[in-house]
Amino acid sequence: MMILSRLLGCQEQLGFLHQSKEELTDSHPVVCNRNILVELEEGVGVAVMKMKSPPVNSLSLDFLTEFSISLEKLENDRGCRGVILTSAVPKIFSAGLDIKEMCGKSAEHYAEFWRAVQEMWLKLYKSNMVTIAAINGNCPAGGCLMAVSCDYRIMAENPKYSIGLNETQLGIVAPFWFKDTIANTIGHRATERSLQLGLLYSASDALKIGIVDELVPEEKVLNAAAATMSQWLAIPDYARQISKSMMRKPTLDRLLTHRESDIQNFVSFVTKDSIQKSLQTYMESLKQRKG
Ligand SMILES: CCCCC/C=C\C/C=C\C=C\CC(=O)SCCNC(=O)CCNC(=O)[C@H](O)C(C)(C)COP(=O)(O)OP(=O)(O)OC[C@H]1O[C@@H](n2cnc3c(N)ncnc32)[C@H](O)[C@@H]1OP(=O)(O)O
Repeated sequence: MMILSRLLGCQEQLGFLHQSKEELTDSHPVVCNRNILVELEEGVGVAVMKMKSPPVNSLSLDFLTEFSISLEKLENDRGCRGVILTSAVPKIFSAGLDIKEMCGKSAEHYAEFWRAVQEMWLKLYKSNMVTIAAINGNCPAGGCLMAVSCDYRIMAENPKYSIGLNETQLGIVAPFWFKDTIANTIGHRATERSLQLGLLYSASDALKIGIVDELVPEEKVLNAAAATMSQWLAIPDYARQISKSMMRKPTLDRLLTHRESDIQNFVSFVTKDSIQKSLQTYMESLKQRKG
């Protein structure tokens, strides 16, 4: 019930009611949501989802709810066959889960938050559409999870940007489905090293290890994503979708089977004093780094 009311509440915030005439053209209907801009190019059947939640596109409960609703709308739109996921915030793809959602809140809040994280991943990982991440900035932790849940990743070749699952550096543990998703991308051994050490890879190392598929100059990331999209869309949908599902279903089923216990694990993990302390210390270190 709480989730339903949040979804309904969010649908109003989503701004479907606030679209101006300038934002709606025949060829590029744009939906300006609070955290995500969705632009559907109808003739081509491709939507661009631009995350725009400054300063760092952190994945808050509101953001995740909006993301899942937006993706579901595209999924149900027969005119949309592909999605390019990118960022409208300079230098940042996404800073991952919003740490503020995991600090000093109630057990009920943590459970609701974690369900929204699961939902985002389930929707993205099982999408029937072709999904391409156009990674135009830093991409740690939950940001990396989003990217590796797509079918293909193109990253800006900027030495300042990094990508990876750095959870252990915060004193927390990537859950099994984060681990499965990255292992499906880079293999078991590379995942073991990557997860234990909480490695963040430079763009060039990310290409070498296979977290990303291609590097291009920053200003070409979106064009390169569009070019790759047209190659993938040249394959008949039905055959491609069944192949995707064959590869991903066991991983999806594992979370679906253990969804409630995964939420309980998260809540009991994150409510530990030691974990709260680690997260608070990490947040403070982020603030101090600035100064
Ligand atoms: C055994 C059982 C296991 C069960 C499972 C249990 C647990 C699993 C739990 C959790 C899994 C979590 C996955 C995650 O995603 S955790 C999030 C990890 N993210 C990070 O480590 C990234 C942190 N951020 C950065 O490194 C930098 O901010 C970044 C490189 C992205 C950008 O740098 P920049 O210099 O541009 O910006 P900053 O000045 O650092 O930040 C601006 C502003 O934003 C705040 N902020 C940054 N990241 C986050 C975040 N993830 N959440 C919330 N807030 C964030 C930062 O503090 C600054 O705020 P302010 O000082 O301006 O107020």
